[in-house]
Amino acid sequence: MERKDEAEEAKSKVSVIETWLRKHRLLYVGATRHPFIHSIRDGSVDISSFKRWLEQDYIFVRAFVPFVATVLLKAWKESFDATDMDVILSGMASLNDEFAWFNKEASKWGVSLTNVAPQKANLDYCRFLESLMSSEVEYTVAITAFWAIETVYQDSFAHCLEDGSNTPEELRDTCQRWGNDGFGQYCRALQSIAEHHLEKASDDVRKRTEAAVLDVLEYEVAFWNMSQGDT
Ligand SMILES: Cc1ncc(CNC=O)c(N)n1
Repeated sequence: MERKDEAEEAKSKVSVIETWLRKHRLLYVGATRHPFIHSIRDGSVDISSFKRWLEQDYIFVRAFVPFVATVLLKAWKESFDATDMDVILSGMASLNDEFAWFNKEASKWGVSLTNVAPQKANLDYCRFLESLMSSEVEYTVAITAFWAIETVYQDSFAHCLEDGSNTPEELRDTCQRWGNDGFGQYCRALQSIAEHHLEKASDDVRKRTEAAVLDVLEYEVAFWNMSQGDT
């Protein structure tokens, strides 16, 4: 029956992002199950590593905000669906209270966030973000990279909150920041926006989007490596 075949076909159809997550599983696991994340999850994390991560991530988030602003601009220009802008704006809103969170967390650890020198892996990642801000970079590439950046943190820190984890009490707030269900829902909303645009994208845009996602995963691994101390 025609309808049944179509239904079968639709069910078996794997999304573009799902295909990439399977194809690049090793790299994805490397980014979301990094030894630094495992050390938080099993409670063996070296606090000086955590403090280094906190200082560096504050620098990253300051560069991330203008990147998200350009994704919003591209959404306004290239997307006809108002939900795109709503989801991106909600992401910007959470970034707004993220700075307050960093300042509170920094004072809790006696860490100063002013005049911290960005380390190489951080500079490289921020330069990559800047490259995505160019008007030459299509919305599909930018929104999918945005999804990947958020999802790595959501997946990593949610892992530290799962049953069986031994995350120290004083680090749970950090894990909750990105590991909470609300952030998970937000990442899924970003993924469905990215999927929607990837379905309609040309092969060329898809290829460049896949390359950008791989870049994000590699920069995230380098960022965790830097946090752990092997810059
Ligand atoms: C290195 C890195 N990647 C992703 C995130 C999560 N996005 C915004 O907070 C982050 N804070 N830092």
